Amino acid sequence: MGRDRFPKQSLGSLYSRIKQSRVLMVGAGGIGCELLKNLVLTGFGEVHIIDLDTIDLSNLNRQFLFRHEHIKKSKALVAKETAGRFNPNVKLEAHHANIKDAEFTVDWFKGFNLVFNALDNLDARRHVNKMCLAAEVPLIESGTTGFNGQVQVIQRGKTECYDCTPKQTPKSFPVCTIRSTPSQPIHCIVWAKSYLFTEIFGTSEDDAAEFDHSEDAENAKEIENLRQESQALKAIRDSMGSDEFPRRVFEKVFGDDIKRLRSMEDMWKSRRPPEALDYDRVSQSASGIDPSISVKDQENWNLAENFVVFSDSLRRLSARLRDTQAKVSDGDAPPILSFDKDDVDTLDFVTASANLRSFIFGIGTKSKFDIKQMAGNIIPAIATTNAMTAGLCVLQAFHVMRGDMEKARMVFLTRSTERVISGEPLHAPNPDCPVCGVAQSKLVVDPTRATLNDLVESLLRLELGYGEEFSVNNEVGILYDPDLDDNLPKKLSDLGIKGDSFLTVVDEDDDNPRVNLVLSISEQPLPEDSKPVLLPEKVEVPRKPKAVAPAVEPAPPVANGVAHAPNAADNADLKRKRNASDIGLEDEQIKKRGKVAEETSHAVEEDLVVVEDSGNGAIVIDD
Ligand SMILES: Nc1ncnc2c1ncn2[C@@H]1O[C@H](COP(=O)(O)OP(=O)(O)OP(=O)(O)O)[C@@H](O)[C@H]1O
Ligand SMILES: [Zn+2]
Repeated sequence: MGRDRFPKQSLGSLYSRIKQSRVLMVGAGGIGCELLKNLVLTGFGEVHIIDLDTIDLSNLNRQFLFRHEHIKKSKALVAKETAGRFNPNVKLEAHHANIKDAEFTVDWFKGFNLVFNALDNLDARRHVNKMCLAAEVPLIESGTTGFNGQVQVIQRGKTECYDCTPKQTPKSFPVCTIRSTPSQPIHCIVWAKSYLFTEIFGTSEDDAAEFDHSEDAENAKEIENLRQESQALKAIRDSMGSDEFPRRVFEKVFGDDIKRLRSMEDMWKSRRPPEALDYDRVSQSASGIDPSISVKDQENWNLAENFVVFSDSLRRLSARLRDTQAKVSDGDAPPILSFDKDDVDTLDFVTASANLRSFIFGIGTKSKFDIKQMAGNIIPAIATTNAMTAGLCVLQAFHVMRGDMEKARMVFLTRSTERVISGEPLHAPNPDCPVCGVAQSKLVVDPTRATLNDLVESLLRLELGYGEEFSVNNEVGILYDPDLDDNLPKKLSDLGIKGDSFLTVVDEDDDNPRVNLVLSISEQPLPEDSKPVLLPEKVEVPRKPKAVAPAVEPAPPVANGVAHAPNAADNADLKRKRNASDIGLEDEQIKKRGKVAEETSHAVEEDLVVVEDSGNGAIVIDD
């Protein structure tokens, strides 16, 4: 029986189109493995797989294309190898790379009929969204968190794009709650991970992304005290490796700092005051306890046990940092350690430190297992949710391949007793979206000749009819506006504008301005007798709609890029699942004053304010 028989029977004429199609799958993790299997078995002609990561032991429970012997190998390459055997008629191509790498240009995206996102972070999702809009390739976006999943079909000009609705970002905490007045285990965990750990083994407190500095001004005096405390801790850090080091750290953070806090009587009028710990007393009670207690990760350790794990993990980490320091050569940045939920030493340290602080503030302690989930901000990934979501991606892909966008849906997967899968029609693009509510065009520039003046005067003013008031921006900031003409004589290449850079032209005319124009740059030598910048196709830049656009629905909270199903009340516990790279990428943005700068080609839109999630999920914060 032919391999094609059943897909042919169920898909009819669509099958030959699928067989001839070339698709891209970004991310070969939980959803990606399931999706690749579906794409290959359905018979998509050519599938490109891209993933930057290697296989980890913790992936094996659900990423079924990978086996133990594949650990540390490229996800993209192994996924290709394994899935290739399911259907030899499909051509597979693997890229072990970051989708944001410069080689994956708009033209490269144009080579696909369809793109699937199977990613785990906003940054990469936004990038693919932008590239697919520029390349005019339809995108099937997907994400899961625990039992919840979502699939969104995105097509330029026809549907909302990924950035048409603002996305919620990870939680940050007021500094004073974490440093002075914790009331929940999570506050102590964040203190241990983002303050104590980073002060001793990493960079300074100011760099911790989980701190929200927006209330600092109201607590200026306490903030100053806290700064001095951090400075004093830095001085202790210099004695790392000495026998006295654990005692000095302990006495400082669990003794002296607590006594100072307690002396601020106003702070404790309506709260239980903290009780400092005495090093000698606690260490005496801990004599005879073996540090191997730390393997009991489901138990709540008592004070003495936490003390033992604290001292032992501090010793292990100090030795590790000093070893690394000994290996660095002059001129290298000083080495640091970073918290990683899967790194036992760092997890032991954070668990014990958080629990010791919980004893001080009379807060319940947590097991190492629980703290791993909380500090890693983890919601367990569920293989079945990934599998169902990947199936829904392919069903939506069929509508897109048929050109039947009327039938395409935004699909939600929820743990509901009524309907597990629900869908809603796709929304029209948000006219105010900073990413897709714009005109887009390619701009060919001759890198040896093109200046900013060529773009501003001969192309924008003369050819497209822009008036006096407009600005030209790149991702870094403003390159030109009527008050900033210094850059006009400079070559675009000297201004850092290269192939696949994006420029945004913002019309600032008071009267009937145009929508923003996003230009994606393509470098190529042009004949001497032609202009050094040109638009390969005619561009219409429509005027902004006059009436205020219909109010956008409130921002759907996002979990791992998944918005809530509008009808799923019990869905309120969605939380973002983050991995280390994810935290790095997004927290960079949160650092900006507790706000999130929109990651778009449009550099001048206002920042989005972080909406705080008050769900009842893995981490509950009451503010
Ligand atoms: N910029 C990027 N370019 C290419 N691949 C990416 C990029 N960002 C993330 N990915 C990949 O997307 C995949 C997402 O899969 P998934 O959500 O299952 O995460 P995971 O890292 O495999 O598992 P977990 O986070 O649960 O430990 C990962 O394999 C990750 O490497
Ligand atoms: Zn949009």
